[in-house]
Amino acid sequence: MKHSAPRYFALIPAAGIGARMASGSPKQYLPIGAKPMLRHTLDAFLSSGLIAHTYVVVSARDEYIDAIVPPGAATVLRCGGASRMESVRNALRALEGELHEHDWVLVHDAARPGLNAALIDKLIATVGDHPVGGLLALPVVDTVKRSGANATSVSTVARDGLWLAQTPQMFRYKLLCDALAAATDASVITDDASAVEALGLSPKLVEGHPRNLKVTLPADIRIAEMYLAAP
Ligand SMILES: Nc1ccn([C@@H]2O[C@H](COP(=O)(O)OP(=O)(O)OP(=O)(O)O)[C@@H](O)[C@H]2O)c(=O)n1
Ligand SMILES: C[C@](O)(CO)[C@H](O)COP(=O)(O)O
Repeated sequence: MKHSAPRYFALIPAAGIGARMASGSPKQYLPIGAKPMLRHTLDAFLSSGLIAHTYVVVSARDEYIDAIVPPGAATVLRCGGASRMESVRNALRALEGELHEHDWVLVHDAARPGLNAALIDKLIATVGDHPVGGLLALPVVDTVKRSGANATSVSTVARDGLWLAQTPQMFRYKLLCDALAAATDASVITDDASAVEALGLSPKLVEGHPRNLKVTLPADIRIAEMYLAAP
Protein backbone atom coordinates (compact mmCIF):
# COMPACT_ATOMS: atom_id res chain seq x y z
CA MET A 1 0.00 0.00 0.00
CA LYS A 2 1.44 3.42 -0.96
CA HIS A 3 2.14 5.45 2.12
CA SER A 4 1.59 9.19 1.78
CA ALA A 5 4.15 11.51 3.32
CA PRO A 6 3.62 11.95 7.08
CA ARG A 7 1.95 15.17 8.23
CA TYR A 8 2.95 16.92 11.45
CA PHE A 9 0.65 19.27 13.39
CA ALA A 10 1.39 21.25 16.54
CA LEU A 11 -1.10 21.57 19.37
CA ILE A 12 -0.27 24.13 22.05
CA PRO A 13 -2.22 23.85 25.32
CA ALA A 14 -2.52 27.47 26.51
CA ALA A 15 -5.61 27.42 28.71
CA GLY A 16 -3.90 27.44 32.10
CA ILE A 17 -4.14 30.19 34.72
CA GLY A 18 -0.53 30.17 35.93
CA ALA A 19 -1.42 29.88 39.62
CA ARG A 20 2.15 29.03 40.67
CA MET A 21 3.45 32.08 38.80
CA ALA A 22 1.02 34.22 40.80
CA SER A 23 1.36 37.10 38.37
CA GLY A 24 -2.29 38.08 38.33
CA SER A 25 -2.73 37.08 34.68
CA PRO A 26 -2.24 33.83 32.73
CA LYS A 27 1.53 33.30 32.62
CA GLN A 28 1.53 32.31 28.91
CA TYR A 29 0.96 35.99 28.09
CA LEU A 30 3.74 37.40 30.30
CA PRO A 31 6.53 39.12 28.38
CA ILE A 32 9.74 37.17 27.89
CA GLY A 33 12.13 39.71 26.43
CA ALA A 34 10.37 41.51 23.58
CA LYS A 35 7.50 39.05 23.04
CA PRO A 36 4.78 37.36 25.11
CA MET A 37 5.69 33.82 26.18
CA LEU A 38 3.12 32.19 23.92
CA ARG A 39 4.37 34.08 20.87
CA HIS A 40 7.87 32.64 21.39
CA THR A 41 6.35 29.17 21.54
CA LEU A 42 4.23 29.73 18.45
CA ASP A 43 7.18 31.16 16.52
CA ALA A 44 9.22 28.01 17.20
CA PHE A 45 6.66 25.96 15.25
CA LEU A 46 6.27 28.62 12.56
CA SER A 47 10.06 28.49 12.05
CA SER A 48 10.11 24.74 11.54
CA GLY A 49 9.61 23.70 7.94
CA LEU A 50 8.08 20.39 9.08
CA ILE A 51 4.91 21.60 10.81
CA ALA A 52 1.87 21.68 8.51
CA HIS A 53 -0.25 23.78 10.87
CA THR A 54 -0.43 24.86 14.50
CA TYR A 55 -3.44 24.85 16.82
CA VAL A 56 -3.60 26.77 20.09
CA VAL A 57 -6.15 25.74 22.69
CA VAL A 58 -7.26 28.47 25.10
CA SER A 59 -10.08 28.92 27.56
CA ALA A 60 -13.41 30.03 26.14
CA ARG A 61 -13.09 33.29 28.12
CA ASP A 62 -9.53 34.09 26.96
CA GLU A 63 -9.16 37.83 26.32
CA TYR A 64 -5.53 37.90 25.18
CA ILE A 65 -5.06 35.39 22.37
CA ASP A 66 -6.40 37.45 19.49
CA ALA A 67 -3.62 40.02 19.96
CA ILE A 68 -0.95 37.31 19.97
CA VAL A 69 -1.63 35.11 16.94
CA PRO A 70 -1.04 36.77 13.57
CA PRO A 71 -3.93 36.23 11.12
CA GLY A 72 -3.65 32.80 9.52
CA ALA A 73 -0.54 31.81 11.50
CA ALA A 74 -2.43 29.32 13.67
CA THR A 75 -5.94 28.19 14.51
CA VAL A 76 -7.30 29.11 17.95
CA LEU A 77 -9.51 26.52 19.63
CA ARG A 78 -11.54 28.02 22.47
CA CYS A 79 -12.17 24.70 24.25
CA GLY A 80 -9.73 24.68 27.15
CA GLY A 81 -10.69 22.48 30.08
CA ALA A 82 -10.14 22.32 33.83
CA SER A 83 -6.83 20.45 33.40
CA ARG A 84 -4.12 20.20 30.77
CA MET A 85 -5.36 16.70 30.01
CA GLU A 86 -8.90 17.98 29.42
CA SER A 87 -7.69 20.88 27.28
CA VAL A 88 -5.73 18.53 25.02
CA ARG A 89 -8.61 16.02 24.90
CA ASN A 90 -11.11 18.77 24.01
CA ALA A 91 -8.81 20.10 21.30
CA LEU A 92 -8.35 16.66 19.76
CA ARG A 93 -12.13 16.20 19.69
CA ALA A 94 -12.50 19.59 17.98
CA LEU A 95 -10.08 18.44 15.27
CA GLU A 96 -12.06 15.31 14.42
CA GLY A 97 -12.58 15.26 10.67
CA GLU A 98 -9.73 17.75 10.15
CA LEU A 99 -6.84 15.46 11.11
CA HIS A 100 -6.39 11.93 9.78
CA GLU A 101 -5.78 9.04 12.13
CA HIS A 102 -2.14 8.66 11.12
CA ASP A 103 -1.32 12.37 11.30
CA TRP A 104 1.29 13.20 13.91
CA VAL A 105 0.29 15.62 16.67
CA LEU A 106 3.09 17.37 18.60
CA VAL A 107 1.60 18.58 21.89
CA HIS A 108 3.70 21.35 23.40
CA ASP A 109 3.17 23.50 26.47
CA ALA A 110 2.68 27.20 25.81
CA ALA A 111 4.78 27.54 28.99
CA ARG A 112 7.90 26.18 27.26
CA PRO A 113 8.93 29.19 25.13
CA GLY A 114 12.55 28.06 24.77
CA LEU A 115 11.65 25.43 22.17
CA ASN A 116 13.29 25.96 18.81
CA ALA A 117 13.10 24.47 15.31
CA ALA A 118 16.23 22.37 15.94
CA LEU A 119 14.57 20.57 18.87
CA ILE A 120 11.33 20.08 16.92
CA ASP A 121 13.21 18.66 13.96
CA LYS A 122 15.34 16.44 16.24
CA LEU A 123 12.23 14.95 17.86
CA ILE A 124 10.55 14.28 14.50
CA ALA A 125 13.72 12.78 12.98
CA THR A 126 14.48 10.58 15.99
CA VAL A 127 10.92 9.30 16.44
CA GLY A 128 10.68 8.64 12.69
CA ASP A 129 7.90 6.12 12.10
CA HIS A 130 8.12 4.68 15.62
CA PRO A 131 4.99 2.59 16.22
CA VAL A 132 4.08 4.54 19.39
CA GLY A 133 5.61 8.05 19.28
CA GLY A 134 7.97 9.94 21.55
CA LEU A 135 8.81 12.96 23.64
CA LEU A 136 11.63 15.28 24.50
CA ALA A 137 13.02 14.65 27.97
CA LEU A 138 16.15 15.24 30.05
CA PRO A 139 18.00 12.57 32.04
CA VAL A 140 18.01 13.39 35.76
CA VAL A 141 21.43 14.70 36.83
CA ASP A 142 20.75 15.60 40.48
CA THR A 143 20.27 13.14 43.30
CA VAL A 144 16.55 12.57 43.90
CA LYS A 145 15.14 12.49 47.42
CA ARG A 146 11.77 11.26 48.62
CA SER A 147 10.35 13.44 51.35
CA GLY A 148 8.63 12.38 54.54
CA ALA A 149 6.95 14.35 57.33
CA ASN A 150 8.20 17.90 58.02
CA ALA A 151 10.13 18.09 54.72
CA THR A 152 12.63 15.47 55.79
CA SER A 153 14.46 13.22 53.35
CA VAL A 154 13.43 9.64 54.00
CA SER A 155 15.09 7.96 51.04
CA THR A 156 17.07 8.46 47.87
CA VAL A 157 15.53 7.42 44.56
CA ALA A 158 18.00 5.70 42.24
CA ARG A 159 18.32 8.12 39.34
CA ASP A 160 19.49 5.64 36.71
CA GLY A 161 16.75 5.52 34.12
CA LEU A 162 14.94 8.62 35.46
CA TRP A 163 14.09 11.37 32.98
CA LEU A 164 12.28 14.70 33.31
CA ALA A 165 9.61 14.86 30.63
CA GLN A 166 9.53 17.92 28.40
CA THR A 167 7.34 18.63 25.39
CA PRO A 168 6.62 18.33 22.47
CA GLN A 169 5.22 14.88 22.98
CA MET A 170 4.31 13.44 19.58
CA PHE A 171 1.79 10.73 18.82
CA ARG A 172 -0.43 9.80 15.92
CA TYR A 173 -3.82 11.44 16.13
CA LYS A 174 -5.94 8.32 16.66
CA LEU A 175 -3.61 6.82 19.28
CA LEU A 176 -3.56 10.07 21.25
CA CYS A 177 -7.35 10.41 21.02
CA ASP A 178 -7.79 6.85 22.24
CA ALA A 179 -5.28 7.29 25.07
CA LEU A 180 -6.85 10.50 26.34
CA ALA A 181 -10.37 9.11 25.95
CA ALA A 182 -9.35 6.27 28.29
CA ALA A 183 -7.59 8.61 30.75
CA THR A 184 -9.53 9.49 33.90
CA ASP A 185 -7.36 11.02 36.60
CA ALA A 186 -5.76 14.37 35.64
CA SER A 187 -3.61 14.16 38.78
CA VAL A 188 -1.96 11.03 37.37
CA ILE A 189 -2.13 11.77 33.65
CA THR A 190 -0.08 14.97 33.79
CA ASP A 191 1.37 14.60 30.32
CA ASP A 192 0.30 13.02 27.05
CA ALA A 193 2.87 10.22 27.28
CA SER A 194 1.43 8.99 30.58
CA ALA A 195 -1.94 8.45 28.88
CA VAL A 196 -0.21 6.41 26.17
CA GLU A 197 1.81 4.47 28.76
CA ALA A 198 -1.47 3.64 30.52
CA LEU A 199 -2.38 1.70 27.36
CA GLY A 200 0.73 -0.42 27.94
CA LEU A 201 2.78 1.36 25.24
CA SER A 202 6.29 2.81 25.54
CA PRO A 203 7.00 6.13 23.80
CA LYS A 204 10.55 6.90 22.72
CA LEU A 205 12.59 9.27 24.90
CA VAL A 206 14.53 11.89 22.93
CA GLU A 207 17.04 14.07 24.78
CA GLY A 208 15.81 17.66 24.88
CA HIS A 209 17.58 20.74 26.24
CA PRO A 210 17.50 22.83 29.43
CA ARG A 211 16.41 25.84 27.31
CA ASN A 212 13.11 24.02 26.86
CA LEU A 213 12.21 24.47 30.54
CA LYS A 214 8.62 24.87 31.65
CA VAL A 215 8.17 28.42 32.95
CA THR A 216 6.30 27.65 36.17
CA LEU A 217 7.65 29.87 38.98
CA PRO A 218 8.70 33.56 38.91
CA ALA A 219 12.39 32.63 38.94
CA ASP A 220 11.92 30.74 35.66
CA ILE A 221 11.25 33.97 33.76
CA ARG A 222 14.88 35.13 33.99
CA ILE A 223 16.16 31.73 32.89
CA ALA A 224 13.86 31.75 29.87
CA GLU A 225 14.93 35.33 29.05
CA MET A 226 18.57 34.27 29.13
CA TYR A 227 18.03 31.43 26.65
CA LEU A 228 15.78 33.49 24.41
CA ALA A 229 18.22 36.40 24.32
CA ALA A 230 20.95 34.17 22.85
CA PRO A 231 20.95 33.97 19.02
N1 LIG B 1 -6.47 23.60 32.27
C1 LIG B 1 -5.25 23.74 31.69
C2 LIG B 1 -4.07 23.77 32.46
C3 LIG B 1 -2.85 23.95 31.83
N2 LIG B 1 -2.84 24.09 30.47
C4 LIG B 1 -1.57 24.35 29.79
O1 LIG B 1 -0.67 23.28 30.03
C5 LIG B 1 0.67 23.79 30.03
C6 LIG B 1 1.45 23.28 31.23
O2 LIG B 1 0.71 23.55 32.39
P1 LIG B 1 1.27 24.42 33.62
O3 LIG B 1 2.68 24.77 33.45
O4 LIG B 1 0.84 23.76 34.88
O5 LIG B 1 0.43 25.78 33.43
P2 LIG B 1 -0.68 26.31 34.41
O6 LIG B 1 -1.69 25.23 34.67
O7 LIG B 1 -1.17 27.60 33.85
O8 LIG B 1 0.15 26.61 35.75
P3 LIG B 1 -0.34 26.37 37.26
O9 LIG B 1 -0.39 24.87 37.43
O10 LIG B 1 0.75 27.01 38.07
O11 LIG B 1 -1.69 27.03 37.37
C7 LIG B 1 0.58 25.32 30.03
O12 LIG B 1 0.97 25.82 28.77
C8 LIG B 1 -0.88 25.59 30.32
O13 LIG B 1 -1.36 26.78 29.68
C9 LIG B 1 -4.00 24.05 29.71
O14 LIG B 1 -3.95 24.20 28.47
N3 LIG B 1 -5.19 23.86 30.33
C1 LIG C 1 3.52 18.13 30.23
C2 LIG C 1 4.64 18.45 31.18
O1 LIG C 1 5.22 19.70 30.84
C3 LIG C 1 5.70 17.38 31.11
O2 LIG C 1 6.69 17.61 32.09
C4 LIG C 1 4.15 18.56 32.64
O3 LIG C 1 3.59 17.32 33.04
C5 LIG C 1 3.11 19.63 32.80
O4 LIG C 1 2.78 19.68 34.19
P1 LIG C 1 1.89 20.90 34.71
O5 LIG C 1 1.65 20.67 36.17
O6 LIG C 1 0.63 20.86 33.88
O7 LIG C 1 2.72 22.11 34.47
